[in-house]
Amino acid sequence: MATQGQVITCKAAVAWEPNKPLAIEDVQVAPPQAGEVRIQILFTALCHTDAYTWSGKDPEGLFPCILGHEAAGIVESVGEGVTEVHPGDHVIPCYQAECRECKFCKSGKTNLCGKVRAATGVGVMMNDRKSRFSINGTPIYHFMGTSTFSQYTVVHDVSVAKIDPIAPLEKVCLLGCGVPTGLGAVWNTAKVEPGSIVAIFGLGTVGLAVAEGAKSAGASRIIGIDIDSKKFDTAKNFGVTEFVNPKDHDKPIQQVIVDLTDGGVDYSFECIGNVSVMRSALECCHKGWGTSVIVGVAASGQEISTRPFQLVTGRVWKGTAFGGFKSRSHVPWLVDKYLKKEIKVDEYITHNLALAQINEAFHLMHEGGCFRCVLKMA
Ligand SMILES: NC(=O)c1ccc[n+]([C@@H]2O[C@H](COP(=O)([O-])OP(=O)(O)OC[C@H]3O[C@@H](n4cnc5c(N)ncnc54)[C@H](O)[C@@H]3O)[C@@H](O)[C@H]2O)c1
Ligand SMILES: N[C@@H](CCC(=O)N[C@@H](CSCO)C(=O)NCC(=O)O)C(=O)O
Ligand SMILES: [Zn+2]
Ligand SMILES: [Zn+2]
Repeated sequence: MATQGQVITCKAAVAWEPNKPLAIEDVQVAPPQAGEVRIQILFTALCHTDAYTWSGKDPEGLFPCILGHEAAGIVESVGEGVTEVHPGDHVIPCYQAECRECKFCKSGKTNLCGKVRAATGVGVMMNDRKSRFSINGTPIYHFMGTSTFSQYTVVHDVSVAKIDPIAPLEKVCLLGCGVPTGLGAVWNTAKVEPGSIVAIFGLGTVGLAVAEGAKSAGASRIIGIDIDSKKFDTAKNFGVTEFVNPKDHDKPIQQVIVDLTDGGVDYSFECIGNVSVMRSALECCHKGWGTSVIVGVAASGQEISTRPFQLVTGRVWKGTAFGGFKSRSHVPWLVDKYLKKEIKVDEYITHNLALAQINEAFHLMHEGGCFRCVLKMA
C-alpha cells in the first residue's frame, strides 16, 4: 500500500485550548509502531464526553489534542507484531482496551483493561510515550486512545474491534460508545430482571439506550426523568413508559419517584453527569435491594454524597464504563446484533454533517432535538 510506512498528512479537528472552537488543520500522522494500528476514520459521532473534555473540566484533558471516540473506519496499516487486524479490515476503535492478558482482563470481574490505560490517560502511545500526531513538528495529544476527529488515527492493537465488513460504518460508529454503554449498564452492570421497575435520569443517547436495554430485559415500568420534556416523544419509541419532569414538581425528585412506585424503583440509572442527580437516583431506589448505576461523567472536583443509612438499608451504588462490555470481544457481537435488527442504532442518529462542520455539530448537541450527530470524514 502506497501510504504504508509513510507519514500521512490529513485533516483533523484540533482542540488547541479548552472551549476554543476546534480548528480543522493539516495534521501529520506517523506510521504505526510495534503493536499499533493506523486507521482511516470514515465516520465519527460526537459524544457528550468529548464536550466534557473540551470544556476543560476533565482532569485528564490535555491540550492541544484531537478529541473523538465514537467512530468506525478501515485499517490502513499495522505495526510490527500486530496479528489480529490487517489493512482493509473494517474496525471500531475502542477507548476501553481489551488485552486479554492483564490482571483486569483475566479477573473475570471487570471490562476495564490495564495494559495501555496509563498512556491513553496522558495522551500518548505506550511504546515511546509520544504522540503519533503533529503539526509542523508540534506534538498534538491523543485522546482516550482513539482521537477519531481525524481522517487517520493511530491506536493500540488492544483497542481495535474488527467487525463484519457488511455493516454500514456510518451507522455502527455509534457502537463505539453511547449505545453499548446504555445497553450494557442494564444487561451487564445492573442485570435487570423481568418485571423490574426502572428509573432513568437523563434521556440523551445513553439514557435511551438504557431504556432499550431495560425493555429487552423485560422491565415492567420504565420511568424517564428529564428537565427537557421534548425528549419524551422520542423516548417512548425506546421503551420509556412514564415521564417525569422535575420542574413540574415541588418535592425532591427522589420523593416523587418513591411515591409513584410504592417505595422506590428496583434499578435507577444516572445518565447526565450531575452529582446531585446521582444522589436522587440512589435515593429513589427501593429499601433493601434497589440498585443505582452511575453512567454520567462528572467534572473534576465534583463528589457524590448521601447518608450512609441509604446503603446500610440495602441500596447499592454502582458505576459502569462502556456498559461493562469487553470491547474487542463484544463490539463485533453488538454489530452482529444490529445487523440482525436485534438492537437499534439508526434511530439515535438525528444529524449528519461533514468534519468541517464539527463546531456546528457541537452546538447541535446542546439542543434538545439532537441525539447523535455523525460526521463524514472524507
Ligand atoms: N460511563 C460511560 O462509559 C459513559 C459512556 C458514554 C457517555 N457517558 C456519559 O453519560 C452522560 C450522558 O451522555 P449523553 O450523550 O446521553 O448526554 P446528553 O447530554 O445527550 O443527555 C443528557 C440528558 O440529561 C438531561 N438533563 C440534564 N440535566 C438534567 C437534570 N438535572 N435532571 C434530569 N435530566 C437532566 C438533558 O436534558 C439530556 O436529555 C454524559 O455525562 C456522558 O459523558 C458515560
Ligand atoms: N478522564 C475522565 C474519565 C471519564 C470517564 O469516566 N470515562 C468513561 C468513558 S466516557 C465515554 O463517553 C470511562 O470509560 N471511564 C473508565 C476509564 O476511563 O478507564 C475523568 O477523569 O473524569
Ligand atoms: Zn462517549
Ligand atoms: Zn487487559
